Amino acid sequence: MTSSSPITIMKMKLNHCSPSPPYTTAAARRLLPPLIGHHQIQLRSSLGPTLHNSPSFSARAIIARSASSSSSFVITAAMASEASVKVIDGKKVAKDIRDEINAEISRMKDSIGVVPGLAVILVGERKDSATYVRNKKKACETVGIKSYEVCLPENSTEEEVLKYISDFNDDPMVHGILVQLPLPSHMDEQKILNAVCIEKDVDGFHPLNIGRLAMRGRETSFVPCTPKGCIELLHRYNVEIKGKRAVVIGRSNIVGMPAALLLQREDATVSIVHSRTRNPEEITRQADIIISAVGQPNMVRGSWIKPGAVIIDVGINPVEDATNPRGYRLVGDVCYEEACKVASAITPVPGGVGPMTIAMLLSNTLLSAKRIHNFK
Ligand SMILES: Nc1nc2c(c(=O)[nH]1)N[C@@H](CN(C=O)c1ccc(C(=O)N[C@@H](CCC(=O)O)C(=O)O)cc1)CN2
Repeated sequence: MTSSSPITIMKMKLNHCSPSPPYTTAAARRLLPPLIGHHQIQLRSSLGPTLHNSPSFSARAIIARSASSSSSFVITAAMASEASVKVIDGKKVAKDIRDEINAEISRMKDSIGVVPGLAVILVGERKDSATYVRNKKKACETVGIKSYEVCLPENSTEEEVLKYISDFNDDPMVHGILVQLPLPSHMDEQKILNAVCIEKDVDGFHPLNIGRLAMRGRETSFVPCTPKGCIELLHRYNVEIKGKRAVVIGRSNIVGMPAALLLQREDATVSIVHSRTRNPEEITRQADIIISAVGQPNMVRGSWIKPGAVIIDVGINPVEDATNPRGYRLVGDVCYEEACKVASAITPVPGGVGPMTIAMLLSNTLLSAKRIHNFK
């Protein structure tokens, strides 16, 4: 998840996708580091596969120049007026998944008397991390998972964290362990994540779990929650992945890289756009499916999007907003207003991928308890 700290709220005009720095394409190049509502989303469905080039529409075409872009792109009048983008409702899907998990946990408890347990370790005083941990605890309560929480001060040592991990590794009541990221800078993240035993690695961050994801023919163990949530949204909205072109923007270990691996496992043809990619806009425009996870507010403009593409926006970026009681609001990596005019489906921010991250954590914890107790 590309969630910046609210401390680093971007200064941005209220007019959504303002082209002011750092939202220019040049800056972007530097910075790029079961069925819902019976809607079948066909890629390019609302616009038709050849609409973009169709002579019957070209006469009505208007040329719109992206404020951030040097290249022009064509929005047909049909797109502007007729395109009805489907909003992929992550909040609703997450709720459905929690209900399914709740039912499954009741079945397990009734048959073998086991209650899944999740241990969460939080180090430091980051407000956003504390909120995520609190939300994870609440979500556990709603589905019947027992949560164990350890909150350590910022100046804790690696050894203290490792000791808790070791205790949870040995505790039969605990089926899943997660260490909330980011960790304080004095800690070796790799060393700490490697200490979680792979059978309880419900975050899926252990290199052995990532390795399995990358290898053809290997069954995955635990899939990292945010990318798993992205794919789950595509499945539940019946978006076909097989044979489609997908672009993942960002190559982080916790979202971009595993998302690309997952799409590849689903037989998409995958490109990864990153901080050293030349012409990110041109490459992204070829995609039927875009997953963006860079943490740059509104970086992906309408001109980056192929008509009819499906967009999964992982970015959760706070931008200054004096009209909001919090003083900021959250926006994605994708300029929502522009994207809605071109895409066939899109996740909103907030309410898209974010809630799915926690739903997938619950799903992985249930999966772990089932595996450990051989419960089918
Ligand atoms: N150990 C981990 N650390 C982190 C992970 C992770 O998967 N495992 N991901 C992120 C943070 N994260 C969960 O930990 C997370 C981020 C955002 C949301 C969410 O529901 N966001 C809401 C908006 C919330 C708001 O209003 O502030 C949304 O998008 O609708 C859930 C979980 C980094 N660390």
